[in-house]
Parts: sequence; C-alpha cells; structure tokens
Amino acid sequence: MKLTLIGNGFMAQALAKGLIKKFEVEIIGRDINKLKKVKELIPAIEIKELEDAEDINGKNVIFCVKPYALQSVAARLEGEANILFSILAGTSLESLRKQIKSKYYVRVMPNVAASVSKSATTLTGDKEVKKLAHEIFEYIGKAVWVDTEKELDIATAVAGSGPAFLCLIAEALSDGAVKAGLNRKISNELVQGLFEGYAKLLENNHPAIIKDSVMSPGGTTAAGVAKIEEGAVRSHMIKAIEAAHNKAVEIGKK
Ligand SMILES: NC(=O)C1=CN([C@@H]2O[C@H](COP(=O)(O)OP(=O)(O)OC[C@H]3O[C@@H](n4cnc5c(N)ncnc54)[C@H](OP(=O)(O)O)[C@@H]3O)[C@@H](O)[C@H]2O)C=CC1
Ligand SMILES: O=C(O)[C@@H]1CCC=N1
Repeated sequence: MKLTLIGNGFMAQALAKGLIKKFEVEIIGRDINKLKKVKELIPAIEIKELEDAEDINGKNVIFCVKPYALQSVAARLEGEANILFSILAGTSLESLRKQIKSKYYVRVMPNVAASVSKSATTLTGDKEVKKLAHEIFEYIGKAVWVDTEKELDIATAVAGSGPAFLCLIAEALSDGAVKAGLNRKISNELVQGLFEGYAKLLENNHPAIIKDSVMSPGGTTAAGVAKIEEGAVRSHMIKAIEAAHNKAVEIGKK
C-alpha cells in the first residue's frame, strides 16, 4: 500500500520514518530543495513537488500541514482521495469534508515520539476504515480509536502536546540537580534513566501506588512532594490540559 504525505515538516518526517518500514511512502511538498533534504534522511521515500492541480485521486493521503494552511493547500488538490488522514490539530472532520474530496476521512493525533516509533496516537472518523487506520498507525507506536472528535481534541492536549509538558518537567528536574551541585551531564543522564524506568513501571501500576512506594515516612520524597504541592503543580498540569484542549477547539472554529 502507498501512503501519500502532504507536507514535509517535522511530523511528516517523523511519520515517514516509521511508516516506510511497512508501506511505500510518497511525500509531497511545496519546496523541492526541502524535499531533497528529506530524501537524504529517508532515502526509501518518493518525493514530489506540490502542483497547482495536484491529483490525489484514489490515494491514501496523510495531511501534515499546519491547520492555517488547510484552505490554501486544499485549493490545489484535485480528484477524490480514497482515505484522507489528517493530523491537523483542532481541524474538524466537517471542515476537512468541505475542503478536500475523499471517500473516507480519519482524524489522527500522533506525537513527536512517532520519530522513534513510540507515538501515542489517537484516531477517529469513518468506522469503515477503523481497522486499516489502526494497522497503519500502529507502525509508529500505540494507536487508540475514540468515537468522538471531542475526545480527539482532549487527546491532542494530553498526548499531542504532552511531550512538551514532560520536557518542562525533565528540564526542571535536571536544573534542580545542577542547582544542588551535580554536573549537567550526570543530571541529564539520571533524568533520562528516570523517565525510561518510570515508563516501564507505569505500564502496570497506577501512579499513586508508585508514588506511595517511593515515599518513606519523614523521608526525602515526602519533603520534595510537599514543596511540589506548595507550587500547585498538579493543579497547573490539569489547567495546562484544559488550556491546550480549549486551544484545539478554538483552532477548529477558525
Ligand atoms: N509537532 C507536533 O508535535 C505535532 C504536530 N501535529 C500537527 O501536525 C501538523 C504539522 O506540524 P509540524 O510538522 O510540527 O509543522 P512543520 O512546520 O514542521 O511542517 C508544516 C508543513 O506544512 C507545509 N506548509 C505550510 N503551509 C503550506 C502551504 N501554504 N502550502 C504547502 N505547504 C505548506 C510546510 O512547508 P514548508 O516546509 O515548505 O514550509 C511544512 O512542510 C500541524 O497541523 C500540527 O497541528 C500533530 C501532532 C503533533
Ligand atoms: O502545538 C500544536 O498545535 C501541535 C498539536 C499537538 C502538538 N503540537
């Protein structure tokens, strides 16, 4: 099966790296020089410069441009795709249906870990292609189907934007270790190992149980947790998801 990615940016490349292991991958973009650079990184892909009347008839398209570019790129597409997969944050199935012709439509929300085939991807759309959508996006990590676009917009906040939120935590933990006197290289190495080990633990344990198992009476963890609570970190994490979800809804209304 051939997949046609439209857009050659960060996410298109992340997806292509995983998908190329199983599928033929074509990337269509507006700048041939950028496309040639992408081909140097992923030699097995085909590249094609976006035409003013780009024929997508019968193709399985993964749409990878920024949400604000939907209208201008859609105006350059001709024919009816077989499936249109869209990774555009906030952009509704209704808006896609109005602007790009396709037999089936699926919204997809991957994350940056697609570049290492570890994305937590959410899918929703036409149920006729649910199984195929699963099969395709399991090549870039874990894929979960949800029944509503509201759920996909929430997933955008927690799994799409989530890696950036964790980056702030990782950086801050390392900064704390450096502030206490550990060198940066060792601090970063420890934080990397911390996330790796924690991800494994989280596969089979509730976070509250893991926390309780670390927190000794009158110990170091309890002292640290009390400081975290002073800063209302949990409350602000909840607010961050709320804000990111609201933004996805706002993008969808534009
Ligand atoms: N970054 C992330 O972690 C995630 C992003 N997403 C979604 O993925 C999509 C792409 O994001 P990302 O890859 O990060 O962004 P990038 O800016 O890296 O890539 C955007 C791509 O769109 C192309 N493009 C923009 N405007 C036009 C236009 N008018 N005509 C033709 N091509 C155009 C750009 O072309 P050019 O290179 O020539 O400028 C570029 O190839 C977004 O919709 C975002 O919501 C979803 C999940 C996670
Ligand atoms: O920030 C954004 O809008 C995109 C969508 C999810 C992750 N990045």
